[in-house]
Amino acid sequence: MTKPFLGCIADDFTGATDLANNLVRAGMRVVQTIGVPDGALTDEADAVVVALKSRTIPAAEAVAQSLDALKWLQAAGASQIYFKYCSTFDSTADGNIGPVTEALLDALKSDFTIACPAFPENGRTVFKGYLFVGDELLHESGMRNHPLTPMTDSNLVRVLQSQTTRCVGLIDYRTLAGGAGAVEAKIQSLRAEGVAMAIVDATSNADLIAMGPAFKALPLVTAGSGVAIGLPQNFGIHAVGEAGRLPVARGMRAIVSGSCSTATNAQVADFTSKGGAAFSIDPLQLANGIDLPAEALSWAQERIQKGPVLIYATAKPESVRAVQSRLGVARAGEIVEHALASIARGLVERGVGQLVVAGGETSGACIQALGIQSMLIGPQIAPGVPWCHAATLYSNQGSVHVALKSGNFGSTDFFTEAFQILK
Ligand SMILES: Nc1ncnc2c1ncn2[C@@H]1O[C@H](COP(=O)(O)OP(=O)(O)OP(=O)(O)O)[C@@H](O)[C@H]1O
Ligand SMILES: O=C(O)[C@@H](O)C(=O)CO
Repeated sequence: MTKPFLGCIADDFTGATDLANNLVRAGMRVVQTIGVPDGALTDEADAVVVALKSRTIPAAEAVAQSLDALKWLQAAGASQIYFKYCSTFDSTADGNIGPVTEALLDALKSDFTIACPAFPENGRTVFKGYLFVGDELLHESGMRNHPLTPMTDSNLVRVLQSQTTRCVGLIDYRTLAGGAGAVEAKIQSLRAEGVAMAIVDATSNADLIAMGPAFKALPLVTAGSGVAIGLPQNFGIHAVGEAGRLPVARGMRAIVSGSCSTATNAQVADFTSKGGAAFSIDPLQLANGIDLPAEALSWAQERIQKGPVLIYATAKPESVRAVQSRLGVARAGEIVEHALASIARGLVERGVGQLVVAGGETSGACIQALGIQSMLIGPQIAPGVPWCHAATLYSNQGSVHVALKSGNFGSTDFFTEAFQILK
């Protein structure tokens, strides 16, 4: 490993590839691992992203897993730690952003960090501490209906404060206008006031690049993937704009979707309205013991030679609520994730070599079911979503191309556009 390097801990798998994608585009060589690796890495890298599935697990477990990742990254020589969470600040009343941040600060013996989910290329901007998703405030966006982490407050100072005993402050757009020097001075004055975490405003890539130098001395940075574009300059690295090439893609094409976001609902509707072959998974049938994965795989077998097939549990908020009221939130999520993961594995076993997965939790389950341990980052399909290449024992080719799409990312025709990029 090249030292020093940026050590990243991502709280879900789509978020990890999103971060890796931004770092690669900003010029870094990045290795993404699935979970904490067993041993040392041999690849040369400027950043390592450890992908966890810790966003919605109990806070104590998220803390423990994040501390494990930290220990591994420190042992490997990371000089700065980046805790990556969602650009929509996805969290529950118990965390996990606050508790994990607190634990990482303690372990790093640091008294201050920033928190900034801004990702302007995907419409996530922060102004006076309020998070906007496109033109809407977070709590007015589709995120208010998220199956696991409904976001009902757009004021991030308030949201983060409710998850931590430390004092939360704000570095707003007026400070930012003064450049990195002004941000550094503000960090010093907030520290002196006893503030341990500060939400940072950002509405453009220019803001993110300008503020980067102000974070150089922080042992811990916490953010969405946007802040990543301003950090490589601190390591003497400058943007190349191009990711490395992946091996030629082979095999059949499929999409597995468990995201119920507004964007994914539109992508599913677009794919089916254009005649794409699609199979819907009903969580209540799964709960009744019906073997929908077997049905879906046998359905796919007949169609997949002709083009990409879509297998989805994606549903509208009313339908998700109805399912959750029958099964409970956690059980509904689990049985759907379990079914989609076994479908993803079954598809790869049957010759799928190009797989799109929609949804962070869903991606985590599918990647784990495929036994994938690390991924190479390739070309970007849409902001925050690259194609990746990974070894898996479940493919007779030994590897698979995967694209892990965050719930709200990608244009309406993402499910067809994605495969064009690999041609
Ligand atoms: N029809 C459904 N009813 C209830 N729960 C569902 C249904 N379909 C999917 N789910 C569950 O909803 C959750 C969706 O979360 P997931 O992280 O996969 O998507 P997302 O939140 O849109 O994506 P991201 O985290 O990348 O923004 C999963 O736990 C999934 O199993
Ligand atoms: O930051 C985002 O929005 C994504 O990378 C993500 O984390 C969605 O799960």
